[in-house]
Amino acid sequence: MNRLFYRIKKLKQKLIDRPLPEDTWISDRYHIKRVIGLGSFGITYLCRDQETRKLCVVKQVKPSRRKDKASIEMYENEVSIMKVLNHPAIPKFISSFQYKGHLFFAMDYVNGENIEDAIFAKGDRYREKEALLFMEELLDIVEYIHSQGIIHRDIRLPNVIKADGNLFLIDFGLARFLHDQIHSDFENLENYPVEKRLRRQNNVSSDFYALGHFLLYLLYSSFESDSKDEQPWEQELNITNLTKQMIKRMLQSEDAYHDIHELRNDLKHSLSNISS
Ligand SMILES: Nc1ncnc2c1ncn2[C@@H]1O[C@H](COP(=O)(O)OP(=O)(O)OP(=O)(O)O)[C@@H](O)[C@H]1O
Repeated sequence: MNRLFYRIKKLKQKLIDRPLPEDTWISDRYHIKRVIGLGSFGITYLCRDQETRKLCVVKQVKPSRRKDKASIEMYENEVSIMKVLNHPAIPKFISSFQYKGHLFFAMDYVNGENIEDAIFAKGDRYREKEALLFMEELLDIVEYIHSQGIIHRDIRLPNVIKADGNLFLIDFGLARFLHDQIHSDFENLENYPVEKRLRRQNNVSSDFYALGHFLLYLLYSSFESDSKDEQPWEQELNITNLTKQMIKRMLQSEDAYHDIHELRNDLKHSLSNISS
């Protein structure tokens, strides 16, 4: 009986959470072209903004969650962070609004390819120097975010988009203001696995930790081996000791970075070591 009840509940939720169809209007301004994301909290649409005639992205809190306190807080948090950010490599906030009792916000559309697709679907490869140059560009964006007192907490391959040769950072759904003690106290990290805990700490080191993993993914994109035995990354990857040392500090297995300038200096040092 319980199982049946649960199934019906899930089915009802699926029906409630059906995205708005293509070609409909949101709030007389945004014309839906298609759905581009269906996450656990929200629905993401690619739309045409009638005011500017440009493409934009509109995110909606899932209808089944629109009255849920935690989801509303997440929405408000993402909106307040997007409003603060003003950088050419971050989609610009356009508006936030309620329409027919639903919560939405709109931002610029980045027309490009995310790095996950670029590596796994298209087959892009990054050798050490290219990977480090990539990190330098990404670090510029992260430095700007940190300078605004914000940490992203979800820097991953799908959240970085390459468009016209430039990098963009998206998805501030898990971002936090560094001084936001209320959400930090509310969020209990104790039961998370270590990796997730390190990614979600409310300090800049959590973004460096995520960047460390990001860099490893880039480096592994050009990894080739005939060996069946898996080795730790330090042994598998054919990279310089300076880069290895830097990654260890990013991953907090050695003396964690607490300051972006220190990390930037090490990155520069690694790069000049390869170039020469
Ligand atoms: N400004 C943007 N420009 C281009 N694509 C975007 C933009 N914002 C989000 N997207 C794309 O929309 C999809 C969903 O976006 P996003 O990750 O922000 O939503 P989400 O609800 O947090 O989803 P998930 O749970 O998958 O992370 C992703 O494919 C993402 O690449």
